[in-house]
Amino acid sequence: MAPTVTSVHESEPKVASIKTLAGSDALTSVPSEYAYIMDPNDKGDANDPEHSIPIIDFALLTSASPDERAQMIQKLGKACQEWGFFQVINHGVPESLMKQMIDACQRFFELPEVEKKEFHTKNLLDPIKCGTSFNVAIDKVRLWRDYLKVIAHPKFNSLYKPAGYSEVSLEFSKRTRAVATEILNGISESLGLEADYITKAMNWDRGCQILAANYYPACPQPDLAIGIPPHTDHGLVTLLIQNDMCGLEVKHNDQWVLVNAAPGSFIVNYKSIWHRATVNNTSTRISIAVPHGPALDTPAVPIPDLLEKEGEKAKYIGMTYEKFMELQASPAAYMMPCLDHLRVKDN
Ligand SMILES: O=C(O)CCC(=O)C(=O)O
Ligand SMILES: [Fe+2]
Repeated sequence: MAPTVTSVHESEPKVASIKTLAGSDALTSVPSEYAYIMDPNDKGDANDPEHSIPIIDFALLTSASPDERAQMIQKLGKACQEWGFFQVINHGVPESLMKQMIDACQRFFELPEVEKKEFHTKNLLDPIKCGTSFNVAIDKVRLWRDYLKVIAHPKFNSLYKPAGYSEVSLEFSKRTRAVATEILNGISESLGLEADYITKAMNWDRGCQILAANYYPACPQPDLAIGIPPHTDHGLVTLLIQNDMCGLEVKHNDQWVLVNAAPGSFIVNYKSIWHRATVNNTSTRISIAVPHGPALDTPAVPIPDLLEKEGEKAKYIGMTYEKFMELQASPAAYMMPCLDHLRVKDN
């Protein structure tokens, strides 16, 4: 999930939401404080088959047939190593539930600004927060994006408005977490570990799950603005859904690739992979990123058994998930992969 920089460097936005700004009839160009120049040659071709993220079939990953399961685990391991991003199909979460979740978030974003104000909090781990996100800490660019973040696990938090959000988000968060659990089990096995190795080590039963919705209204000059600039997520695994608009781009082999996922699939981000959200001039894009992390007090460290097996020294220091999230949200980590801060210097 993209960081929401919350520090003394942040100044009050001039508008309550990008939705309000984008909805103004007078807006025909991107205001200078939102200007983010993207190199038009630095864009991936969504139709290039070489550049589509791998597909993981969840039904095979959880198949009763050991052969089918083994094959999909191998494919999952390869997808994690080569891409760090993949799409998951046949996961059993009803497409209607995903759509209801997106609709509920859309209805939240469309509430009158005064009704959203009570959720304009500043602290990183506040259970519910919304706002319009920008970072003036480094390059003074404001983002073409409003957000809503709700912590759904270990304690389920919810909104009392709009009507229906609470029920839908409870069901969606449970079902999504169940898929995330199986993906982590598969990743553990792909590394030659017991299926529950990662979840046990990360205290998954107390693990942190955040429902992070992003709202990107149509932008008059999409090449001159950015929804979310390049960043890496902080969780163990992030599952993302979107409405019928694309916009997520992933850096692969030094090239940006536009993710063109099958309708109803989850887009999954496992490793600390550079990605960004672009905007369009056609219609509002909504995405819901659901990062699943360890329990907040649990240090994430390089897996000792794997280091021993490979005869390697640890390349990263350990850090609790809470500290890692704080680091990721600090100006120091802006526009750089957060894991770089944890790299052991002499390795
Ligand atoms: O909207 C998207 O596709 C990307 C969202 C994202 O990267 C995030 O919330 O961390
Ligand atoms: Fe992200």
